[in-house]
Amino acid sequence: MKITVVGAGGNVGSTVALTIAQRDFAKEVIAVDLEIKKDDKSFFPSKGRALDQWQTAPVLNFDTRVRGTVDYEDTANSDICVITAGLPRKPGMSRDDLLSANMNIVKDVTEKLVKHSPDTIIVVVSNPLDLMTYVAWKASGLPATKVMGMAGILDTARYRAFLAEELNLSPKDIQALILGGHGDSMVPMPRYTTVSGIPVTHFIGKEKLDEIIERTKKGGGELVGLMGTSAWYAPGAAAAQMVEAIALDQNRIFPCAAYLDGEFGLKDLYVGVPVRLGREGIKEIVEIDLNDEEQELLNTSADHVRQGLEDLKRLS
Ligand SMILES: NC(=O)C1=CN([C@@H]2O[C@H](COP(=O)(O)OP(=O)(O)OC[C@H]3O[C@@H](n4cnc5c(N)ncnc54)[C@H](O)[C@@H]3O)[C@@H](O)[C@H]2O)C=CC1
Ligand SMILES: O=C([O-])CC(=O)C(=O)O
Repeated sequence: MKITVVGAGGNVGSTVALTIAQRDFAKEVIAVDLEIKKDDKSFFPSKGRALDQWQTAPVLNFDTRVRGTVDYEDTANSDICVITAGLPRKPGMSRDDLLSANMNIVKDVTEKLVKHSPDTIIVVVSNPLDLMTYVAWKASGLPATKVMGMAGILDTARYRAFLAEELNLSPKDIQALILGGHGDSMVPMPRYTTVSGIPVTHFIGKEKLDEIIERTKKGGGELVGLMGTSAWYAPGAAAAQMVEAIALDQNRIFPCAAYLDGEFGLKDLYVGVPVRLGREGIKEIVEIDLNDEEQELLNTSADHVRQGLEDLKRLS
């Protein structure tokens, strides 16, 4: 199993690469980034971080070989490619503000990846997530089932972590679902939130749950405010979890940005929905029942993504 991570000289990409290596299910991880020229010197962050990561193997006990490169020929015949290349937001920015900068990067990177790995599966992380996944799908020429975006695992992880803290329960026991675009209009689903099978509403009142839902929706922004750039540990771990589910054909159900062609009443856009992930990519979109309020919130979130697609088409 060969896995490529592009943007691996940066925060999220290097975390994805290291998490995959530590899980020890892949033969090799190819870490790609740009050559950076500064003060007449050349730096190779992907090579440096990969070398540092590989040197953790004897301590952390894994065999996955991590190799850094700036050359896409080294990525040839990758089974799975993760795209984290692009700018992160700074305080005061929305994810959508990254559109014009990142759309060309994601398109360019995708074309280079697919040239050397024509049958690969692509997991997009770059923001704005739902739009960048659409860009990668179009640029790749791959079936939509083989191109997907990571956001829902991260958003539900934040929601689950906030609930675990509030309820003084193990985060392992909290299961949850978030639908919609990866933005402030995402749709956490209290009706599909449980603690070891028990509805979360058994443990928490409406007011406190609503507070946690609001914090979750703005979870990315909270971290940008604290750090001056966006998060990477949880995003990196979440993307690695998708890669593992695909690589090991685990048939796990996760919320991921998937291409919808009528499911949930939505068409021709990528948005977060529950999917079954395995070796062929998205094996199934799990079309759960939504009540009127949930469907309305999902439609509003999808409208936001659709507006972004209009902007994308205008800028292309
Ligand atoms: N989907 C999600 O839930 C999340 C998405 N993100 C997004 O992930 C992206 C990366 O974030 P960070 O790692 O924090 O940023 P970063 O700045 O630390 O790393 C980005 C890397 O991409 C590289 N890069 C830029 N253009 C490239 C190109 N053409 N080819 C190869 N590499 C290129 C840069 O050299 C840099 O090393 C951002 O767009 C951010 O908004 C971040 C967290 C969560
Ligand atoms: O907030 C950001 O810009 C990065 C991101 O998508 C997240 O951490 O959820």
